[in-house]
Amino acid sequence: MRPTDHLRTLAGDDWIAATTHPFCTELAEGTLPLSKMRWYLAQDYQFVGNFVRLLASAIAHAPTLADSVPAAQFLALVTGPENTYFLRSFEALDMSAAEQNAPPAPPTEGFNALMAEAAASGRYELMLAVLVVAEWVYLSWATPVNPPKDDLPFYFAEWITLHAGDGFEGVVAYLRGQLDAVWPTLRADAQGEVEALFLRAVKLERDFWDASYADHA
Ligand SMILES: Cc1ncc(CN)c(N)n1
Repeated sequence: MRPTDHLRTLAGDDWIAATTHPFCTELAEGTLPLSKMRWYLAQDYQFVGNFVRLLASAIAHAPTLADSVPAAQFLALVTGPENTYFLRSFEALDMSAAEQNAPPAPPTEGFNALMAEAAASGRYELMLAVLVVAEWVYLSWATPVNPPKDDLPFYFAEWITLHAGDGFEGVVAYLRGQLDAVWPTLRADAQGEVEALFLRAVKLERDFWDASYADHA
């Protein structure tokens, strides 16, 4: 079994909950209440800020230039089209500065701490553990609802298209390939640390959807 399949299997119910959440189903149907979407976007923009730092750290720790190029290209996507998606959505959803800059909720803080810890570890495999979860979970929920329904507003439709399709599948294949390749070189205790970070990240993805789906009216 591929090491990343082993890790996903370990995550069990948390993986299933994080990839089949009603938040995502309603987003794809266009029935998600806008109060929930506004709350999610404000929290997720904070997540993305720290994600960029983690991805940049992984680029800095990739073993070769060839190993780093797909991550560097993905970084340009996150800081380009994904960043402007957030800014356009804030505007289209009439979000005030206070709404956009809401204090971080517990899962956002949990993710920020986890990403900072992985980046500060200086260990490529720990950075990859968190990156693989973040992108593979999103590919998994977005793929079954891609292409988006015709009548969806862009702040729903583009959140799907940013996380599905050939290009994004390539990002996840690359990240998984990097983690699969480094895994057999690790001692058992280091593999255990990767497992622990992977499981923490999947639980946080689940908690992030749960917190976003709670009532924010
Ligand atoms: C919490 C979270 N996890 C993952 C992603 C996908 N980049 C995201 N935007 N937000």
